[in-house]
Amino acid sequence: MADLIVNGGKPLSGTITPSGNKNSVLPILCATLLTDEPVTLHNVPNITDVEKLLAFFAAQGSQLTWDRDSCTLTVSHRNFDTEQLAGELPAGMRSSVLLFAPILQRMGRLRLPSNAKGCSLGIRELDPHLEILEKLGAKLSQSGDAHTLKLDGRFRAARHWPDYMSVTATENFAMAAVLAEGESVLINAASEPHVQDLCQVLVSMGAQISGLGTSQLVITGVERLRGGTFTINSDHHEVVTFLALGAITGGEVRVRHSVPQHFDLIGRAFGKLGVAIEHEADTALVRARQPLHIAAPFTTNLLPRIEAAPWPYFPVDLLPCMIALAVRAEGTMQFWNKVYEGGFGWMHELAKFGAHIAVSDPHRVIVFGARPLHPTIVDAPYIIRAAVALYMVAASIPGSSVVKNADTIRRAHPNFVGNLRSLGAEVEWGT
Ligand SMILES: CC(=O)N[C@H]1[C@@H](OP(=O)(O)OP(=O)(O)OC[C@H]2O[C@@H](n3ccc(=O)[nH]c3=O)[C@H](O)[C@@H]2O)O[C@H](CO)[C@@H](O)[C@@H]1O
Ligand SMILES: C=C(OP(=O)(O)O)C(=O)O
Repeated sequence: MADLIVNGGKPLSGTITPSGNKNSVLPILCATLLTDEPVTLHNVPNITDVEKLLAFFAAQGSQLTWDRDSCTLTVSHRNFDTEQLAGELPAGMRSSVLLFAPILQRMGRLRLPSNAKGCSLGIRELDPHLEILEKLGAKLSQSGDAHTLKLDGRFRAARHWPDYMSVTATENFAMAAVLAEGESVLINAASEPHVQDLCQVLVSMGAQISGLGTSQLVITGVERLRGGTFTINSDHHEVVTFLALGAITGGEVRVRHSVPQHFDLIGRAFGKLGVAIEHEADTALVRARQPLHIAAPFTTNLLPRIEAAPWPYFPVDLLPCMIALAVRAEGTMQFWNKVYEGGFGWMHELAKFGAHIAVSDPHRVIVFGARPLHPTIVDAPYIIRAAVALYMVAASIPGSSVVKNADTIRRAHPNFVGNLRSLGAEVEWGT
């Protein structure tokens, strides 16, 4: 495990080019299993989740060429061993569940992995995935502790309306339905930018999908998909992370290749903390020295609030960055994580800096901002942006702090420390 050694208190200023979105590249890589033709991907981030997935492909016999400098990857699964899996699916990353539909398409069977959990944000249930795959024709069986999914021939089209909008379950539905016999409909579909990215790539591979970006997907199965060349879109999580770092340290930060259309609500959330985000074409920017201040709502007896839920709500993965800003802002703010029951288990780490946060229940906390803070040593949970948020607070306090076990950041943000240093940060990896 690696720690971030921080000398904080300096404004971070400069320009960042964000990497490709982890939550786009991983499902798209899984979708490459749906064709025997080669697929070339540009803007592939050099992150540990991608490394794990590629190691799995290589062990199965797939051919890979990854030029990390140019961020270009070519993959061909023509020699993928369809008889047996060489090992377990990659562990410690949620995207392993995204192999379920493509592996069933290729191999007709899959033993369920014991660890497809990802971050420790919550329980990360498998039920919505199993419901979808069974609805589309797979059969689940149990022998001792082992659970196996089997698919006889092709998936078969179905209409499905799950309990909630799940990102990866929607992606599994899409990857199963694109090659299924007939027309499938998913109501209550997730529509995050990365779900749209996957669907757009599937369409470019020859899939027939309508309703992209909405809560209802209609998919007409086709006989086969083709390969092609695609570019992974920029990571909006990384765009927001670096804007928030500028805001918390009082520096001016510009982030290229942002999508302004993603920012209406995210920009309003920054605005509630006194931070104006501007857009110059596809560059998002935060100006220097904006006083962090939480605006009181017009309605009395209400706390100012940022609430996170499935898109187009505020993204749950970005809530920690807003919490870090609130810790440094004048005023009081409530945060409401409508998705995960484990998203706030690290509040006691913020308290080590001197922050005052009341945990109301597993889904809600109240931050009492602008308390006097001091540098310290904190322990990051296995939650990517919680580690980032702990770094944000450390970077805003003059003096030496350590964020222990912060290498979970490498799951999504390549060159995190290099980017910070280019903004003038004094920070390094240590052990
Ligand atoms: C690889 C990947 O893409 N991971 C993302 C994906 O994970 P993932 O697809 O696992 O997340 P889901 O959308 O399934 O939601 C996670 C959990 O939240 C709970 N839940 C969710 C929605 C809801 O309306 N009600 C509810 O209770 C469920 O327990 C569910 O298991 O989406 C999450 C939510 O945006 C993100 O944090 C993860 O970064
Ligand atoms: C929660 C995340 O990832 P995963 O779903 O893989 O745990 C994340 O990217 O913040």
